[in-house]
Amino acid sequence: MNMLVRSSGPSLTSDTEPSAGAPRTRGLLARWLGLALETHISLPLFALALLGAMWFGTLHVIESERRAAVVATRDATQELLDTYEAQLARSLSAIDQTLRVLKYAVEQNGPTGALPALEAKGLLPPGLVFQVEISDASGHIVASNPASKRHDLARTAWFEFHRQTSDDVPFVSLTSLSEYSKEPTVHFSRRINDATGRFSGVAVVALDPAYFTSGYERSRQGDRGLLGMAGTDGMLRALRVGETVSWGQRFVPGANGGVAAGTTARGAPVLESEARTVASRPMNSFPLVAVAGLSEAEQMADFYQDRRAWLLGAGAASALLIAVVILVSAWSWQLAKARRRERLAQETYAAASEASPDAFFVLRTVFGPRGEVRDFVVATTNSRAERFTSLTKQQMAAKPISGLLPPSISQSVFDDLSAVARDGIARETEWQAQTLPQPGVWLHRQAVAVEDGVVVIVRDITERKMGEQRIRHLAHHDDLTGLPNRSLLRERLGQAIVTAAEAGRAVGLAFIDLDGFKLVNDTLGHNAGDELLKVVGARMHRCLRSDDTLARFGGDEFVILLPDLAGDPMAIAPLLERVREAVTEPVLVEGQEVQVSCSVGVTFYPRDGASANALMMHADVAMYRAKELGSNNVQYYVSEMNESVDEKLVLLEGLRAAIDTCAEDYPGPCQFQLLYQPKVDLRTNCLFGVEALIRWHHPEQGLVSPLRFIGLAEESGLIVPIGDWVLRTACAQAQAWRTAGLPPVSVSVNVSARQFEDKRLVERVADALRASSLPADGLEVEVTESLIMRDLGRSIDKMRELEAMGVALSIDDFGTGYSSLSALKSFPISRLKIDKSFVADLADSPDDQAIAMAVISLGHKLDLRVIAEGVETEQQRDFLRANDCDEMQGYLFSRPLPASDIARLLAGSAGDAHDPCAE
Ligand SMILES: Nc1nc2c(ncn2[C@@H]2O[C@H](COP(=O)(O)O[C@H]3[C@@H](O)[C@H](n4cnc5c(=O)[nH]c(N)nc54)O[C@@H]3COP(=O)(O)O)[C@@H](O)[C@H]2O)c(=O)[nH]1
Repeated sequence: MNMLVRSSGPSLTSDTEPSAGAPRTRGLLARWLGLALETHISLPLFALALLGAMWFGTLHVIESERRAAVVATRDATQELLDTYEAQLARSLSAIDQTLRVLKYAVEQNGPTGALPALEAKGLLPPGLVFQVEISDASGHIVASNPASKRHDLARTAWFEFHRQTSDDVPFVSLTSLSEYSKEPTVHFSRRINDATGRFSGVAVVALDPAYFTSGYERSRQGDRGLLGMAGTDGMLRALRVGETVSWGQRFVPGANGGVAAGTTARGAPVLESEARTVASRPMNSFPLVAVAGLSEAEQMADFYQDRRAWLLGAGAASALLIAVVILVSAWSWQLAKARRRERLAQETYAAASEASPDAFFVLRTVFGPRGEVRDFVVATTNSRAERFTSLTKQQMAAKPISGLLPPSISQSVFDDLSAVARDGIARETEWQAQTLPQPGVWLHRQAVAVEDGVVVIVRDITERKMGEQRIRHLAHHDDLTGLPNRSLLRERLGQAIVTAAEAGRAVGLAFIDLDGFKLVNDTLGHNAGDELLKVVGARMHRCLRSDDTLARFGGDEFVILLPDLAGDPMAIAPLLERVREAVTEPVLVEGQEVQVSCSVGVTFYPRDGASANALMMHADVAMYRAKELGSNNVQYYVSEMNESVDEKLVLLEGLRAAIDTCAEDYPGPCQFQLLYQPKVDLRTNCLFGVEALIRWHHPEQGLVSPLRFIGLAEESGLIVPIGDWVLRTACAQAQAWRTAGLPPVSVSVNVSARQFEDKRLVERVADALRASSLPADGLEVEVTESLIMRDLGRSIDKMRELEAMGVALSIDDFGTGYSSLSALKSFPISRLKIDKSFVADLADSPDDQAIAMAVISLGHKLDLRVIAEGVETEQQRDFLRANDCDEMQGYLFSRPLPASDIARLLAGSAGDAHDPCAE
């Protein structure tokens, strides 16, 4: 409901919206823009940008810090190198000084006196740190301090170097394990010349390489920094990493051969395992390079920590942002979905309402100061509403309905809508328009409460109303004559009784049955019968006042209702007499003048009955009495007539109960029984068939003749279930005899008019045969001539269907009807039955003899078998036999017998080779 109110506004005014072309592109752009502005789309995009910026900033900061850390590390390395270089320079200077002093001492004091001379002057370096050695020109160590275990330097690289090189340049050996002390040692040496400048030996200072890295400061260089002293040959003489001192690795300095800050030494495992910033610098006094390095991991630890913090911070912020964006976007998406659904619903509603044949008015309630409904204002409408009101949507928009509605309905509509707005309960109303959209148009209004108003749907229901009127007319009127039918008469009779009861007046009811109508119908056909009914109906109608009702109940039954009779009700007698006379006047139908009369039964309210039912039943009784009295007269009901009605009612109830007793699951005995009357061949005396005849064992009245109840069953329609039972029982019995090994005889079953007209007759016959397994040619259906003539075409069709199944057909009571020879020729029958009324006086009545002979001859001409019924005497039989009648049935041979007696009869006659013949 809310949707209706909210949705209709923009949609229902679609005709004011821009149309095709450029505006459509603009609309599309706007739609895309709108979509982009949707939070669930814009927010993630914004968040993405934010994340990008944040990460860009973070990475930028990290990079800056990294660079700063690298620079700081490099600077620290340079500083370290500066310090180390100074230390190393001092150490090397001390060593070189010692070498020079040694050399000088040798030159002054000779090789052997040099050391004592130095010792004497206090210039001999402490033996704990420096091992000094002096060799002669052949490499023999001539002096050493402390005393050297070695005696010869001839094969050492430095001896060889100095022997070969006349220049006074120092030499630094590779670090090696001392042959004698097994301690790592690095040798510094200088050439000693004699006075003539010839090579006279070598002065050597040997010392532990750790000496050169003792300046390693853990607090400054960490655990993985390095200090090293490498030769210009690229071999490290001493290397300290943390607490570990080593030597002999190859060191490749930076590309420019100087300070190689930032380069990483990868010469040996100890160097390779760590990324370091390394710097080196050549020493002046010796062909050595001072190397200092700092571990990047240690030096940039702070940076790494900061970087982790930055990354963690940015990651956490990103995760938080993403989570928030996801939540908000999901929520926004849901909202957008809901909005989209709503919009779709709105569009659908708008499209539907535009396409609808109904007029839609969405009204907003206008409240007064005390909250009372004061008016309704049009919020929106559809195109149909424009046609209904002859106003455009714009003209109606925002207008109060009080100004739009015709004054004739303004108040009632307002009251109706107010009630809906107040109670929230939808209301529907139908009314006939006096002005808009057209006078006389039937309209249906449905008002439904919505959030802030009422939606009114107005539909043109004129066609439906007309249809209803037509249906009502058809339901209450007779098709043929257009007169009121039974149901309308009952209605009017009920009303007349109520009115009469209030006014203390009487009501007259006359049942009219045409005499001789059946004859006209049967002989001249249905069309003639219909024409007659119309003419007679019109004539009777002309005799009545406008307040009176003439109804047709079907067939040839008419009823006159005379309401509001004042004074002596018998005063209607002349009117009825006029009616009777009008009926008896000749009528020209199908070119023939025919004449019918009528039997009239009359009752009065309140004298003869207080209810419509009682009055109708009593009028019917009186009408039957008129018939019994020879037709063409008027009978007024008297209570004595009712006895036969009561009897009929009792019998009808009994019949209904009897049908129930024959249901398969009924525990007690079936009140109906079938007797079977044998049919014999007049020439051979063979029993070839039986006719099934029903009997009713009434629980109180004993055996009731079919003559008493078949007519009633026919009238009430009960003949259909009864006939069905007869069919099934007869078929089952015929098959039971066959199954018992008795000679096969066909069973014939009487089918009455109502049964024959039953749409399911053929189906019922087929069911009975199927259920019993009796072959179709074991069954014969007997129908009367008059029954076939009721609707010849349809009867023949049905007979053909039965014949096609293999079921035989015979015409019962032949001679009493009016079938023409040409009609008879078209019947798919196999047997004619001469009615017993012609057989009864066969011996004495030449007329009956003539009729019997004519029927026999006619039957034979049509190639039919002829059977005579009601044969009681031998004379009758002899006459029939003499006149070539084929078959007979009657008391002479046998009365109708129970099935067991027929079985005995069949068994007896079958004594010889199953021959069911008897004489
Ligand atoms: N639709 C159905 N009609 C049925 C059924 N069973 C019977 N009927 C019809 O009821 C009418 C009376 O029948 P019923 O009292 O059984 O009388 C039949 C015979 O008993 C009687 N009859 C036979 N032979 C003689 C005779 O020698 N003399 C004599 N006076 N009467 C005799 O004739 C009746 C058979 O008539 P018909 O059917 O015309 O062959 C009667 O009209 C039955 O048709 C039923 O199941 N369904």
